[in-house]
Amino acid sequence: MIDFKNVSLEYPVTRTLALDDVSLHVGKGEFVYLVGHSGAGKSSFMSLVLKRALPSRGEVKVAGEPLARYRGRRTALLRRRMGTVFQDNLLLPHLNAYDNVAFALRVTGVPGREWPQRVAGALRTVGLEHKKYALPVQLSQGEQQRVAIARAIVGNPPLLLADEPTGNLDPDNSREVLKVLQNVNLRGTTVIVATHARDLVETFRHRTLTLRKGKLVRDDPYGGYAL
Ligand SMILES: Nc1ncnc2c1ncn2[C@@H]1O[C@H](COP(=O)(O)OP(=O)(O)OP(=O)(O)O)[C@@H](O)[C@H]1O
Repeated sequence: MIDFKNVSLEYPVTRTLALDDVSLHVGKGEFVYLVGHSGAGKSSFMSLVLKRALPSRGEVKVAGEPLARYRGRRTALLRRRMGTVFQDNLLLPHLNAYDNVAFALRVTGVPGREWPQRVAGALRTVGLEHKKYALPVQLSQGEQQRVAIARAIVGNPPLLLADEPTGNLDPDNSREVLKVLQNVNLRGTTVIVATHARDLVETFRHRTLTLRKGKLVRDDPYGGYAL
């Protein structure tokens, strides 16, 4: 699903080497954590996969195709095919849970007649079908994050990128969100989670990639948090 071959990313203005000669492969259907201290390069990794940043050296492939070959409209389509969840989930405050999720279908041109079934399915996956009429302000932080996950998966993306998805959550909500991400993975979506949450990485074990100052220093198939 994702291949990095000798990838480096240097931000031009500050000349910061955010990723330094990283090579890795993430297969279809994997669940992978990306850990590392602040500034280690986790978000830069996500930016490269989304083609929001271009490698200074090396090659990034997604689904077997070099991202360098994607141009213009195809890049936009590629991004739409990936689900993303971030620390600040940015739900639209005036829309209820159902409409926030449906919004993702609207912007990708899915016909309206398909929305009810697909939105219901996504809300069911995150355990929030009963809250579909609730506005974000009427939901807990954890529930809001689960709606954001529903919005990210309603288009059935083959890949879900989650950057600090539990960053704003207490331990109970964090575990709920992690379980939801695992369920999404069990349905076939490849999931990458960048996180500082040591307890989650150690409780829910999955392959763990560790970055240190832009270098991939550890690739542990059995997981564990060792910075
Ligand atoms: N747009 C940018 N321009 C210049 N430098 C940047 C930019 N974005 C990130 N950096 C730098 O690149 C390095 C890697 O940053 P990155 O955000 O990828 O780390 P991170 O592991 O996600 O950190 P955190 O856990 O704090 O989110 C850091 O030194 C950071 O200051």
